Amino acid sequence: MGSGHDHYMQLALEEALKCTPSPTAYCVGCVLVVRIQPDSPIVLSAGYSRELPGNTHAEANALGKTRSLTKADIEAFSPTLRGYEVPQLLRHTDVYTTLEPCSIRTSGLAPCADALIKAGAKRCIIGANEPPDFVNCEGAEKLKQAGIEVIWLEGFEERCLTVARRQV
Ligand SMILES: Nc1nc(O)c(N)c(N[C@@H]2O[C@H](COP(=O)(O)O)[C@@H](O)[C@H]2O)n1
Repeated sequence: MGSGHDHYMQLALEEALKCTPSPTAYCVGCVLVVRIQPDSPIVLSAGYSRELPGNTHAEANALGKTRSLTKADIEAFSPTLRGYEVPQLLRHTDVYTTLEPCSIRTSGLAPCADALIKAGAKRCIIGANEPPDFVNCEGAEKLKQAGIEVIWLEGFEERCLTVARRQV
């Protein structure tokens, strides 16, 4: 059985396509996948840039949606998740994001890399590194230093960047 990374990155790309384009920001998609049982991954939530009100980022939106899950929501995903609370789930969660999580925000809001570290995410699978169009992003390095495994997924870079920069 493969890692399934391509499938979940494809879902993240579909999230990114839901973004309202902006000339001053990227269109990013994110999917959170919990692997309590490694062979039975479960999608906890997904998010995209500016989905929630304000200048919100994909990763933060997906995290926020996971934090809103009730015990009943969690059990409805699978009986194997019965009894798990969100903070525990997040420590077994893989983050699929079409663009490297931000380490600095021009708005001064909290960076996504910090939020993922605080949540204790297990791995971060990234479709493309952030080009230096807006800021010098060091999100992947920050995650690695905090002990989060970073996987640069091959074969997605061009698609992720095209979607990130789209203007229509
Ligand atoms: N990883 C990621 N996810 C998103 O949803 C994003 N919109 C971005 N954009 C990056 O965030 C920084 C800009 O910060 P502000 O939103 O202006 O505060 C900059 O690094 C963008 O490229 N990244």
